[in-house]
Amino acid sequence: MDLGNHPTVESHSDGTVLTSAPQDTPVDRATAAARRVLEALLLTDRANANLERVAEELNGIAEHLEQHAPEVRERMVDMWSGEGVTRHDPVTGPENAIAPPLVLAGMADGSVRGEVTLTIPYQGPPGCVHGGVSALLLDHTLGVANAWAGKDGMTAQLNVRYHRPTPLFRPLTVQGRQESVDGRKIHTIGSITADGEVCVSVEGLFIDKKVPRPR
Ligand SMILES: CCCCCCCCCCCCCC(=O)SCCNC(=O)CCNC(=O)[C@H](O)C(C)(C)COP(=O)(O)OP(=O)(O)OC[C@H]1O[C@@H](n2cnc3c(N)ncnc32)[C@H](O)[C@@H]1OP(=O)(O)O
Repeated sequence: MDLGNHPTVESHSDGTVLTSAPQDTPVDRATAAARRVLEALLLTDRANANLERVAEELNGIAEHLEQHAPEVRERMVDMWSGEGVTRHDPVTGPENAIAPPLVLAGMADGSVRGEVTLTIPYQGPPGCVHGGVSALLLDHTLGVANAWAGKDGMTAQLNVRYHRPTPLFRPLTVQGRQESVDGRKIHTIGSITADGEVCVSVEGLFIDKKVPRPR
């Protein structure tokens, strides 16, 4: 991935926020509303919520948005404009309704960390976070940890160990840290903890390779 210029542990101070802050803009407000709809659809009373009308109204909104969509290529250039963090990714992106979104900060010790509480859309086992969602959050967090450390790449391997079920509705701490660099190979580790107990830990192998941003 081509991350361009971005903050690193060398250049920035402890606690630097590395993800895009939600803004008081129409797109962020619309995305937050869509996120709310995702959750409300899962929670609503199937029998009494007039879902026929809901489907009609949501399709109307989708049609309106599609009518105003430029060519995908053009949007891609726009979404990858600038450098460093993006606003569209599925983990931290304020403009992506499937992102929780996770906010990550870089620490002076080289790690990155954030807190997030996941709810019903991320459920796997009853009341617990889906294992694939945990892997998604950690893959991205390790990517950000590599960027913060100053050497990043693409995920070649992600070894995920699920120690105990990861609870929904409780604050989770997600962290990552680059362990070592050996030529193009980058070794990075991370974890998700709840109430101080490790639920998931990962070891990632990243290879220094850039996919250029569309321009
Ligand atoms: C501060 C914040 C800023 C902004 C932050 C935004 C962060 C965003 C974070 C987003 C995060 C999201 C992240 C994502 O979602 S990344 C998306 C998911 N990952 C991919 O799609 C990667 C797909 N695979 C590839 O593109 C290539 O296979 C890669 C790039 C991995 C290597 O292909 P390449 O042709 O370049 O490499 P090479 O063949 O010359 O090999 C080089 C060396 O590597 C060794 N090797 C290779 N593969 C493996 C393997 N699987 N296991 C073990 N070893 C492997 C190989 O043996 C050799 O070693 P040696 O023989 O030299 O000893």
